[in-house]
Amino acid sequence: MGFKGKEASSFFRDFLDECGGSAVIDGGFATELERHGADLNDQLWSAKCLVSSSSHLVRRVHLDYLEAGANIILTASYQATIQGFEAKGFSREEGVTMLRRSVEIAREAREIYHDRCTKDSSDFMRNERYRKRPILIAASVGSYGAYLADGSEYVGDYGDSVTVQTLKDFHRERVKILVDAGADLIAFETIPNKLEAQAYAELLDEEGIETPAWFSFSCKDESNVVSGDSIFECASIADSCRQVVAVGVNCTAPRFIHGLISSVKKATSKPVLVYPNSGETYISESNQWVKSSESEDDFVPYISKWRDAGASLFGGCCRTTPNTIRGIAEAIYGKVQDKCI
Ligand code: MET
Ligand SMILES: [Zn+2]
Repeated sequence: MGFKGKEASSFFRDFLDECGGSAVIDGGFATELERHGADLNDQLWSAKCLVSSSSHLVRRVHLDYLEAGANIILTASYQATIQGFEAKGFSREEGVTMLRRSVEIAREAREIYHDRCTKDSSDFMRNERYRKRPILIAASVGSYGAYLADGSEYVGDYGDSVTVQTLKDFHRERVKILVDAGADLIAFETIPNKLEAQAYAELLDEEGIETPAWFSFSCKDESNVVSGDSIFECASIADSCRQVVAVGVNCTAPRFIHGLISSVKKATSKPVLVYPNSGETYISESNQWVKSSESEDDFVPYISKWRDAGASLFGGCCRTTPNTIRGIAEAIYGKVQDKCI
């Protein structure tokens, strides 16, 4: 499925229709990489695995989420930036190659998955609706705060010296590379403040980017993103951007999601997406996630309530796994077979 020649919004509406109205996003990428043995204690975090010797792990994680029932898989580029790669001693060209590879590896995984499904359909994939579901590759773009690798994507305060222009200049090239590499969508995710949403909207316009995008914010309660800016104002910026086809929240505690869906819906009639984290809190000093008394272990039982509240795309973020995504897919598609092979 391609968006070329179609308006971004009608492309996405068709996709959601094909999914039956609701779609499944994948789950925690870094979490699953670590489960496969990757050591991500690094400034580049999950983007560290884009070096060629680890690309098999990235492909493996994409396949895990496809097998769990995802309609949309996010690339390993969340914390991948030319600036970040250069700071680690890679050349500019190597940085560009790794960004491109993030999209290519996801596309390879989709092909492998489709191939398996076709070959093994008669025995293993009896649920037609699930087997024939559309699958999109969303290029992940993490915030400037993610590049800083100091936890500021959960605080959202970049200081007075960082302006909309700083942020546009920071993101410009990587967004163009990801688009050129053939992503179906751009997932601007874990956006911590209004400033960065504004920068993304202007960037898409200035560069004449036609690839559909979503804006997803990380929030600290039912009505504010982590910086304290209101989700209503943030979602309003997304609403007025032509290329934005869905708006929502990610890497946010499950207990805030219901209220946030209502707040986002007040600002936009675009499809609403939610992919919460496990409800644990990230401690940047120790680089660890800790359970709080309010942590929720499993938000899958809420999916139908969130759907009733008006959301139409559901997945998981940090500390969620293919099990969560399988649960979501079953809530949406009915029983899913374990694997294609
Ligand atoms: C800190 S939010 C991270 C989002 C990214 N897509 C990931 O799952 O790794
Ligand atoms: Zn996350």
